[in-house]
Amino acid sequence: MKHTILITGVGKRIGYALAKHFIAQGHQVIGTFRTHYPSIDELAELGADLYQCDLTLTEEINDMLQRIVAQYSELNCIIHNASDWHNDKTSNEVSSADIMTRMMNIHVSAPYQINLALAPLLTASAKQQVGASNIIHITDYVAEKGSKKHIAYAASKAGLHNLTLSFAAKLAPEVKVNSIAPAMILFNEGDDDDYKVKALAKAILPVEAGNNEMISLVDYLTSSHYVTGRSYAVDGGRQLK
Ligand SMILES: NC(=O)C1=CN([C@@H]2O[C@H](COP(=O)(O)OP(=O)(O)OC[C@H]3O[C@@H](n4cnc5c(N)ncnc54)[C@H](OP(=O)(O)O)[C@@H]3O)[C@@H](O)[C@H]2O)C=CC1
Ligand SMILES: Nc1nc2c(c(=O)[nH]1)N=C([C@H](O)[C@@H](O)CO)CN2
Repeated sequence: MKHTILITGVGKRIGYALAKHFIAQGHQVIGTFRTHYPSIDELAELGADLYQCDLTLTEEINDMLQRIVAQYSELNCIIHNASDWHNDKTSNEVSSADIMTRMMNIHVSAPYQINLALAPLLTASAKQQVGASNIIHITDYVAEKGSKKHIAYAASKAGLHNLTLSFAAKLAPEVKVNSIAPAMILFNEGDDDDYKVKALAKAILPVEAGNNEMISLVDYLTSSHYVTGRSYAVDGGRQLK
């Protein structure tokens, strides 16, 4: 059955890999992006419906949501992937308050607004299909552990998981809501060897997991009929180190 799936942050890396995966499976992908990379044109060519939206700006979120609600009569899944991995370093231009506001806006406020606006579509679609609709919040291992260098980021990801608990209770049984809490999935360009050695050493499975770890878990959660309100760690056993 062809599903309609909204993914935030499809321009690169995990969001882009998820979009390509679902397009290849024959589903309709709705993707949000901030920066217009060549990948956006590629996804459009493949049939994705793309919305440029800075998820820290309420007016852009509202405009995108109005367009989606006007255009779509069904929605089967939302994956909140978009994220800004901001550290706590302040500057003359950026205060600690600015950092916390930015982290909460993209990781908590935007998913909150999107879920509330699109919940009726998810719920109605569940009644037309076998199984529930799904929301997946991509959080982070540090949501449960904290982080010395990304305090605001970690707190916002903890808030994002709390949305999982609230929306799972609110939207059941038509909509399942779960978190995925990754750790070392993909290095960033510019990560030097010293950083990579230290990052890998944090887990008892010292590997860069790769996009397929995320794709496989998303496929499991969206095919489940009995999992909701939970967080699934993809972290190489970091908690045992
Ligand atoms: N990569 C990893 O090892 C880990 C990833 N995660 C989580 O997995 C998810 C995907 O990770 P990854 O692919 O590495 O993420 P990236 O940081 O590489 O990309 C995140 C995406 O979010 C978009 N984005 C950032 N800020 C905004 C904004 N204000 N408005 C709209 N879009 C925005 C980016 O757009 P743009 O290109 O314009 O910046 C980008 O497309 C994230 O939620 C992340 O926190 C958690 C732990 C580990
Ligand atoms: N939005 C992002 N969040 C995170 C990223 C990233 O690249 N973008 N990367 C990490 C690290 O891989 C970290 O998990 C290594 O320990 C965390 N979050």
